[in-house]
Amino acid sequence: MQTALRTSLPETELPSRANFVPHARVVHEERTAHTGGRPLSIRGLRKSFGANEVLRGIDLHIPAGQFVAIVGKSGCGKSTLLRLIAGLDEIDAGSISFGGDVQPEDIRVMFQEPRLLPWARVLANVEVGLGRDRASSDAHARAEKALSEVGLADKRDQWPSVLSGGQKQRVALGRALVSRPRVLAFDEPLGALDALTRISMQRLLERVWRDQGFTAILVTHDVSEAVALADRVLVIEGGRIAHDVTVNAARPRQRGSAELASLEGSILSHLLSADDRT
Ligand SMILES: Nc1ncnc2c1ncn2[C@@H]1O[C@H](COP(=O)(O)OP(=O)(O)OP(=O)(O)O)[C@@H](O)[C@H]1O
Repeated sequence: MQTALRTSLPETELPSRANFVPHARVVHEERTAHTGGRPLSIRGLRKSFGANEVLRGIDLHIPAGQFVAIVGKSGCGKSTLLRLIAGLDEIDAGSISFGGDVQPEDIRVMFQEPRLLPWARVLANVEVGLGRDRASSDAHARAEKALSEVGLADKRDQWPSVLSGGQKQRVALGRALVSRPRVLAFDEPLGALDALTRISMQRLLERVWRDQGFTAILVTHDVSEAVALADRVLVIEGGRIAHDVTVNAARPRQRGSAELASLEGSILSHLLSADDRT
């Protein structure tokens, strides 16, 4: 059921987790002040698909506003974890709790494909991210602001078909940002972009995250991207968090610095040694 809903709904129009996954064990803690990101606590999270036990007990606390990257070999369960956090799939056991009520606009997901509506102009595509607030009198102004934040104010009246791949992803980012989410989950958002566009998008992601303070969770295959962007890199192996690596490098990050290269090397060696064991 979730798969069908995922493809039929624009990803930014996510219903609240509690409504979307009726049986998910979501803990609603006391509502906190509406500032910046939300903290996230995961306890004993398990998820299987038939006999395939993908997540076997994830325990994790992410403080509000932290930027976390999730890496691991293909099929280890990175996207599954992200989908559970976003309420797009049902938990088998354990709990995921946010620091307050989870409103539909609080959690957004950005995927590798921009998933723009081809029949709607750029500004209208961004307005989709406002969900039920699309009808509000300031919807245009909010969408225009989000478009400016991603550097595409001049494309507001264009059709998606005339945009480059990088520009489409910027529109998708604007659509994700327009509701001022507290948690923004990225599933390989830059995976289809060329190397230069990818670096410029990484800088944009870092800038909007620093400006807005949301909690960021990035699934990526690219370990250099993980250490360039994240405060913390989690390595998933055997259905659990096998390594939890803090990245203390100053921001904005100097890509290619010895510090990041050394961290990248050590995370890659974890991943490769995991590969040797399988
Ligand atoms: N809806 C589903 N039904 C059945 N199996 C699934 C489903 N979604 C994921 N899986 C399986 O769960 C495992 C983890 O998949 P997931 O997509 O989370 O891995 P991943 O680490 O994100 O992989 P990749 O890096 O290749 O994108 C895989 O074995 C996959 O086949």
